[in-house]
Amino acid sequence: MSHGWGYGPTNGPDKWGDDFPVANGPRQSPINIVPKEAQYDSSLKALKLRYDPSNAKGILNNGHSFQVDFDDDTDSSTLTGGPISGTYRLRQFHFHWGASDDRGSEHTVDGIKFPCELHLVHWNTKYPSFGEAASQPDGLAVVGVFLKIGAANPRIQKVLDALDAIKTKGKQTTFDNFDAKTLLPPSLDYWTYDGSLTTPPLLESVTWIVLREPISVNPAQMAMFRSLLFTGEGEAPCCMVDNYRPPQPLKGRQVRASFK
Ligand SMILES: NS(=O)(=O)c1ccc(C(=O)NCc2cccc(O)c2)cc1
Ligand SMILES: [Zn+2]
Repeated sequence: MSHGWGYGPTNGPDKWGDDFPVANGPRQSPINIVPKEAQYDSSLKALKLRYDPSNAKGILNNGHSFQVDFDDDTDSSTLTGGPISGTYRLRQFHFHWGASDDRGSEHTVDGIKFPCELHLVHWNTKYPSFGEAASQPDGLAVVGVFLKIGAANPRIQKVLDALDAIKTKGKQTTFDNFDAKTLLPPSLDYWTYDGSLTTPPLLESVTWIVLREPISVNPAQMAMFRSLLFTGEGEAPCCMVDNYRPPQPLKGRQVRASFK
């Protein structure tokens, strides 16, 4: 692919393998989760998420999604417990969504697509940096949360209100004092499996932790996601929608459940 990867007909998920052969590797993400085939594992610990709102730094349109970045120079916003050992630091969270409410999530459940999926990205502090960790099999842990259409979600509104300032690729603005924990549903029941980044470079370094319980957004809030552009200022505008990779082959992997 001479041009950069994306989600269009000429640079989308089906073409990523041209530049990133790991796209056809043994532990690619996302996957379709089949709850009846997930094995309950009583040895799985409860997730422990300790986030410091003051670590929120900024919000960026990176041309594929938008992300809220956190200061990850210290252990003040961490993920521990769950299926992982050690301490993983929160680096950023971002979303994937569809052009309409019938699609948008990356993971699916019994083949069901949700309109949107939140990813909270953490890296293992046994490695010196995110970049280093991203190339290790136990380097990253991403918590995935499904969004469904329902009541308006007041917790996400502060994030959505910032999107006007980052409409085009490369735009960023400050974003401070935000507690990412407020985005989580009441239950932290989860499925977990070994996978990868769902965008290039598709590195197979992610322990996926997908929460069973979705959070809600209303249609007006979903429309705000769809107001962003993949394209930069001055370019022919292309709406940032359908920025999701479809489910990938399980290739014999086991999906474990933290709940019965
Ligand atoms: N959708 S995802 O959560 O799997 C995801 C999370 C993070 C990233 C990411 O950070 N990409 C940039 C990157 C990747 C590896 C090494 C780097 O230095 C930067 C990509 C996808
Ligand atoms: Zn993601």
